Amino acid sequence: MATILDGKALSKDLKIALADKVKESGLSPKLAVVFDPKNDGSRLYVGMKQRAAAKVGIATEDIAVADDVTTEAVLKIVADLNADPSVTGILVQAPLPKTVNDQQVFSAIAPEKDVDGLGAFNQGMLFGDQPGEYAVAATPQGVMTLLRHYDIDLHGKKAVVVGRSQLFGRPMAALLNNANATVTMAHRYTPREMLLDSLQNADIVVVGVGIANFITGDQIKDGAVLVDVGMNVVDGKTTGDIEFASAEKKASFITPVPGGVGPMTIATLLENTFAAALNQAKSSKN
Ligand SMILES: NC(=O)C1=CN([C@@H]2O[C@H](COP(=O)(O)OP(=O)(O)OC[C@H]3O[C@@H](n4cnc5c(N)ncnc54)[C@H](OP(=O)(O)O)[C@@H]3O)[C@@H](O)[C@H]2O)C=CC1
Ligand SMILES: Nc1nc(=O)c2c([nH]1)NC[C@@H]1CN(c3ccc(C(=O)N[C@@H](CCC(=O)O)C(=O)O)cc3)C=[N+]21
Repeated sequence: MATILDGKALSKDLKIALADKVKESGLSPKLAVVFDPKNDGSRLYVGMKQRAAAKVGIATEDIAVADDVTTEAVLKIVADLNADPSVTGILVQAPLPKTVNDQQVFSAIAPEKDVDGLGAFNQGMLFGDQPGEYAVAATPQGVMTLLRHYDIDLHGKKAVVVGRSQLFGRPMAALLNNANATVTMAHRYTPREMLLDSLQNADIVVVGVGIANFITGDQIKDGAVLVDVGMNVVDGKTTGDIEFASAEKKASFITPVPGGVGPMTIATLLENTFAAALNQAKSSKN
């Protein structure tokens, strides 16, 4: 039986510690969130974030965009938020309506306010494993914090990342690579037998594709560490991309869904938002 990687419990502790730090700092961080209200997942996530932010002393401003909004109009919203000194963090929730080029919008966020680290500058820092402080996307960063908390060693291990979005797969692979794992990435066009072959040999599997039961226990190595980023609703219940019942019998560690990666994403986003506010306060003093 696998040990549960309890993201819910760890995120609670992180948020309690963060609330103290925000209070001590005397700062008033504010996170602006640009989102598509027609997207169910986006609406849900915005609501969860808002409540969690309020609890740690971070203000939020949610900006809903219309479903026919243009990239230019969103770039203008971002430019105004960049110029507003009361806004210390900007999050553009993916996906925006199809009329918008998300990547162009991510890269328009001022790097010091880009709390999800999705712009070209911060992603370049991550991919280059550059020294210094910069924001990394909350989901993969949260996964790393969870693995570290359970003392899971990545050095020299074989990792497989399934999914290659800018939000999850690409930064996840970069973080694992920077931690000296050997990383294989899989996506829609990876031949099935190639994916299965990689999974059989993987010490660590991180999956986020958005397909319920995409990975099953018989496909993984005995003792593998399994991290499930997927969020699917099946018969009204939230489930991940890993078939939990069969996988937990073989894994050494496994994240549950809900209660694994999701809460870590939120706690990490709040940590990134506070770090950005702190850096802005420091640089305005100099
Ligand atoms: N828990 C959390 O905090 C978060 C959860 N999520 C969840 O994670 C999942 C992925 O999200 P996100 O990355 O934003 O989604 P995207 O739709 O942007 O990306 C999905 C990825 O899965 C790949 N994929 C799709 N089908 C297959 C397949 N059959 N075999 C292998 N790879 C496949 C796609 O490949 P290709 O690139 O070739 O199209 C793509 O890279 C969703 O369920 C989402 O709800 C997302 C963010 C945070
Ligand atoms: N720029 C950007 N950054 C993101 O990080 C981002 C995004 N866009 N777009 C949408 C996805 C989705 N996402 C989730 C975060 C937390 C939970 C979460 O906390 N889930 C809980 C509850 C789930 C439930 O019960 O419904 C859990 O897993 O326990 C879910 C989903 C972040 N995303």
